[in-house]
Amino acid sequence: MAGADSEVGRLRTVMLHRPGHELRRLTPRNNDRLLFDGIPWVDRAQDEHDAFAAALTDRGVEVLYLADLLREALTVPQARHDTVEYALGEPHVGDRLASRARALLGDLDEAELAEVLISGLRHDELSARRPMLRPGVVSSLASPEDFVIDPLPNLLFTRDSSAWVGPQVAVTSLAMPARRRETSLTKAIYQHHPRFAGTPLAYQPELEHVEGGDVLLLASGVVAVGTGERTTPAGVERLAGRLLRAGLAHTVLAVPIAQERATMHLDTVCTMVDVDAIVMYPNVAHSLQALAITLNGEDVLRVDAAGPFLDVAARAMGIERLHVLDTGLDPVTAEREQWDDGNNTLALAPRVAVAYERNSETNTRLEAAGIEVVAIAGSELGSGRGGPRCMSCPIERDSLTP
Ligand SMILES: NC(=[NH2+])NCCC[C@H](N)C(=O)O
Repeated sequence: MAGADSEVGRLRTVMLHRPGHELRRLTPRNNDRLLFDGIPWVDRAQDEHDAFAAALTDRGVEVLYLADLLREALTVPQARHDTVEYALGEPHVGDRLASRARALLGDLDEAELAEVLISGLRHDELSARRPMLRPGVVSSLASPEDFVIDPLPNLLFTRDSSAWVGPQVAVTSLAMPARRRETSLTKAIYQHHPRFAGTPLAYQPELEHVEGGDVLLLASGVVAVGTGERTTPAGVERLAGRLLRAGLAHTVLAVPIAQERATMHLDTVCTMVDVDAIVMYPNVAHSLQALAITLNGEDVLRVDAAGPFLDVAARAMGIERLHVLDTGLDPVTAEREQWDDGNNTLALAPRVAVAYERNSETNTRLEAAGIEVVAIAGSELGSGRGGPRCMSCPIERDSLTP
C-alpha cells in the first residue's frame, strides 16, 4: 500500500524525474527566472541522475519515473484535457495562439504530448509543425525562440510538487510562477494513473501556497511545515487544518525559516536521518523556532506560542530528545555545504542516507556519528539548487508504527 508516515522508514518506492530536454532550454537569459543558478551540462546531469537512481535500485528501492507515469496517465482523456488546458490557459498565450497550439497537441500521441508538457514548446517549433496562414497578435510579436509553453526544468525536484502524508498524497501549490504548472502534471498522475486509483488528495494546487520541500514527517502523526520563501503562513494554516481534520496528523509544527534562496525550503536546513535524529545546518540549529498546531475540541486550530524547534518537535513526537547530528563545522564551511545541499539527505532506512559527495565535511561527520552515507555525484544536478531529498518523492515507506 502506498504511503509514508516518516522520513526514515525503509524506502520501498520513490518517484524521480530524469532530467531531459527541458534542461536544454536553459539559457543565460532565462535561467534566473527558471530558478537555476547556471547552465547545467545536461548529458552529465543525466549520468549523475542515472547513478542516483541506480544507488536506489541497488538497495531494493522501486524507482518510478514521473515522465512514464505521466505518459500512462495521458491515455485518459480527462488527464489530457486538464494538462493541455492548464498549459494553454497561461496568461502569456492568448486565445488565438492557444487554439493553434491546441490543434497541434491534439494530434500528438501520449509520449509526444508528455514530452511537450515537460520540455515546453517554442514558437518556431509550433510553426514548423502547424504553419500559419495569417499570424495573430501574440505570434506576430514573439521571437521564434520564445515559449508558447514554458519548459519545466524544476520538475527534477519531485519532492516539491507532491508529498505523501500517511496514505494520502498532497498535490502541492507551488509559489514560484516558473514552477506552478508542475502540479497540473502530478495532479493528473495521481488522479488518473491506475496505480494511484482511489488515493485521496490531502491537498490541491488551487489552495494557498505549500511546497513539499517544506513538509517534513517527523514521526507518525507529527508533521513540520516550513514557512518562508515558498510555503506561506496561510498555506500552513490550510494544510494543518486538512491534515488534522483528516486524522493524518495530531500535531503540525509551523517552522518559520528565512525568506532567502539559500533556505527556500525547510529541507534545505534539516532532514531526518534516524527516527530521533536530524542533520541540521549548524548556523540555525539552535535558533530555529516552531509553533505547535493542534485541533481543539470544537474543531478549531489551536496554536501554541513559539518555542525552540528541537524541544517543540521532541514533545510532539513523544520522545525525550530529537538529536541534532552535530556536524561541528565552522560557520564558513557550514554555509558552503548548506548551499550545496549538505543538509538535504534522503534516508533509505534509519541511519542510511543518500547525500551529495561534494559535501565531504558534513558527510565525514555523519559517518562518524554512525550514519551510512550513500554518496552520489551532483556537480551538474546541484545547479538547480536541490539535493537527494529534493529530487525524490517517496511514495512508499515501511511504517515505523507496528
Ligand atoms: N525541496 C527543495 N529544497 N527543492 C529545491 C528546489 C530548487 C528549485 N530550483 C527551486 O528553486 O524551486
